Amino acid sequence: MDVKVKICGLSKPADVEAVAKAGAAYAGFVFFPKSPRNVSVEQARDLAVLAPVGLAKVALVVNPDNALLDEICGRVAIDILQLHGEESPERVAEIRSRYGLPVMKAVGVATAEDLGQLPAYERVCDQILVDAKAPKGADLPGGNGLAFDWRLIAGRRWSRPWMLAGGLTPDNVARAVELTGATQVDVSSGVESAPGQKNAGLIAEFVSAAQSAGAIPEL
Ligand SMILES: O=C(O)c1ccccc1N[C@@H]1O[C@H](COP(=O)(O)O)[C@@H](O)[C@H]1O
Repeated sequence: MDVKVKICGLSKPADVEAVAKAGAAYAGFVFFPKSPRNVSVEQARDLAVLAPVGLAKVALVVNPDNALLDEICGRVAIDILQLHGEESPERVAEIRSRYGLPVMKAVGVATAEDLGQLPAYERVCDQILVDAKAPKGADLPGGNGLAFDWRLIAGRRWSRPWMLAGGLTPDNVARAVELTGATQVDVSSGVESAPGQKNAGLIAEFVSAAQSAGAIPEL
């Protein structure tokens, strides 16, 4: 199956190199000071130029104001904005129109009720990112290595491209793809040796496992 992979939370040149070498489609940079993966605008600018053609650079922001977005979009060669906070559909539409970049909106899921918010976001964004809902009081709205019950979205019809996230690892990504039908997956903590420390071996294993999902084993 042709599964596109996003590796999120890159902070070093070696991370970009590992992601490109593994054949991922997206490289994510986190602009959120509480995250162990947080990067400055300067760091992201220097990392983004290392990405080869074909590797899309994603800026992950959480309830961003225009000043932060102006700085990121003005100084970093970003291809996609990932909104990972409580941005309303109106704010998503405003950001999309103001910056002229594709917007991926993250929606946290824990129960079937959480799926009710999807249509409003599908109307205004370019892609939906379906992530596990962060526990109440968590420091991070994502990047917690938590999965949700994938059966909640199995067989769902989507009106936008979408990506599956939340607690994915090299060991469970193939099963997640097979169960949900996802053609795009996103991972952060599942390819780290410690919080914020990406591991090139795990990145390669993850991409290979995601891309082999659904493949019929050779006899
Ligand atoms: O990775 C982070 O530090 C992060 C911080 C704030 C919001 C989102 C964050 N990461 C995103 O969360 C999901 C799932 O991550 P994980 O694989 O469960 O660790 C993914 O979309 C990351 O882009």
